[in-house]
Amino acid sequence: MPGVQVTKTQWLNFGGADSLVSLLGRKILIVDEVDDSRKTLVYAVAELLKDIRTQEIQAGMQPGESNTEIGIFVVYNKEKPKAEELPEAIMRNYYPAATTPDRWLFFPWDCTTDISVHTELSK
Ligand SMILES: O=P(O)(O)OC[C@H]1O[C@H](OP(=O)(O)OP(=O)(O)O)[C@H](O)[C@@H]1O
Ligand SMILES: Nc1nc2[nH]cnc2c(=O)[nH]1
Repeated sequence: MPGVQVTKTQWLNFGGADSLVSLLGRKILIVDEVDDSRKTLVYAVAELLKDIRTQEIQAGMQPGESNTEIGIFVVYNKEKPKAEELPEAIMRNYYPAATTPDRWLFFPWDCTTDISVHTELSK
């Protein structure tokens, strides 16, 4: 059910001791199709920051010392009071392609029938 609770079902193996991918010093862009309550983005940023901190410790650095930057791109940002807020430093790199009123957006992949039915309905 949307807007209730974020559940982590998949994640990239960034933080693990066996990870081959270094996040340190990178500019990382999180991409999502819609920012609604903002809970998903806040959760994703928190998880990513945990991985960055883990790698910093593994590299013998202090937290934040790697100057790794996180940015966000969303196709739609719903203009509404958000349930959760992102850190200011991340909002400086927050890029919505479009801002929309607080309405439910119906994406092609939400379609339960054949995509051609969706195309007809959209005409
Ligand atoms: O700002 P929020 O209120 O958190 O909503 C935004 C999230 O909702 C949608 O995911 P959804 O929960 O439908 O999961 P899914 O994309 O994995 O189906 C969308 O992909 C965003 O990640
Ligand atoms: N499909 C869809 N998923 C969402 N998740 C949060 N808001 C929305 C929305 O407007 N449409």
